[in-house]
Amino acid sequence: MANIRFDDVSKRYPGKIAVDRVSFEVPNGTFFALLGPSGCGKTTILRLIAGLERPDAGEIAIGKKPVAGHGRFVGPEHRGLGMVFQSYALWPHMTVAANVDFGLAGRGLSRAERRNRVREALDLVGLSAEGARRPHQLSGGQRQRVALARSLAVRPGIILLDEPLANLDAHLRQTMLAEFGRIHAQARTTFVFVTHDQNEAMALADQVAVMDHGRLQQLAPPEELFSRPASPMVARFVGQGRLLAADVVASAGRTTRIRLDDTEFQVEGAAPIGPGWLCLRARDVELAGDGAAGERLNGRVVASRFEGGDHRLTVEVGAAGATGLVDVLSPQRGRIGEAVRLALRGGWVLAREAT
Ligand SMILES: Nc1ncnc2c1ncn2[C@@H]1O[C@H](COP(=O)(O)OP(=O)(O)OP(=O)(O)O)[C@@H](O)[C@H]1O
Repeated sequence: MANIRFDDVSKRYPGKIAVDRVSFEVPNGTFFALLGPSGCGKTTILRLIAGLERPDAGEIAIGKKPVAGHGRFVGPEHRGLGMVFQSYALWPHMTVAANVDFGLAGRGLSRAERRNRVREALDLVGLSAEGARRPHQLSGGQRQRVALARSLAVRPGIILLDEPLANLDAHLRQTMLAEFGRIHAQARTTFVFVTHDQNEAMALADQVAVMDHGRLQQLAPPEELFSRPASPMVARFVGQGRLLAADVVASAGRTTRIRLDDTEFQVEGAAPIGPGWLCLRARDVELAGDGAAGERLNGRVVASRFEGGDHRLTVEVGAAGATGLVDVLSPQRGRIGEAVRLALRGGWVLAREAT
């Protein structure tokens, strides 16, 4: 069952279209990430789901219930949602347990039921031993888990998370990524997670919606976004993809033949014959020895930096007027200006008009 449905939803601010005819469905229990650069409209989508904004056009449904559109509007308090923000929004004078309990006030629950839910939520986030502490006695990651526990205690159908890891240092963020994954699997609630960090989105989400300039560029599982980007923007934004202008000379099913710098290559893709983009990640390219057989791309090293145990060389390929950059990993540092030959091990071809 779809837990959230957007049907052709648009939202304008004066002089700006923040969300532009966006449609998607989020099935129940999904970990759904909204990913994109600053200003692409992802927070506005989260606020539209929450009922903190009204759409100008289109319809939004939560569960089977329309909540916005066609003159209808259900307020945030009646949407059955929990929200977790970047700032933890905890009461400093209350204990951890009281902060979690606070969200349960006014819901007609007995004291025993409230105590039970607080215990269960703190258990779920791994903080059962910290109930009597106050927020200032906790680390940033623990405070964020209290905020999550406060949302979980209400047992909402959907939890909205607005860049919840943004205030944490890199190490803590890694730990919290694993924690969020575990908590989602146990809670079996739909999580909608806003982030501009592709690694966070790719690590956690079942489905990732990539946004750009208010438009939904692609909605797909992380593996598909990475290996079969639907647009040049997705190709560049996800996995540091590089794009080279190429001509598609033959296309059948998932296989294309492209011409690049006077050489033909066979590469996966779904582009018709005509102008195309070849999308390459570092893992799609290999430095080729002089003697080895097969088609090669000639280029010159323009930059080299040490990254993740390898040297990432940026190589300029192509002839004058039609050059492009490609990254390749090498065990050795690259010399700027050095001539290299590259072999393709993968890649993905897109039609060039798909901008
Ligand atoms: N209340 C508002 N009034 C006017 N313009 C707004 C308002 N809220 C957002 N915008 C604009 O709408 C666009 C989308 O904003 P939104 O906050 O959804 O983007 P975002 O992708 O979440 O960005 P960020 O990662 O920087 O938060 C931006 O250009 C923003 O400046």
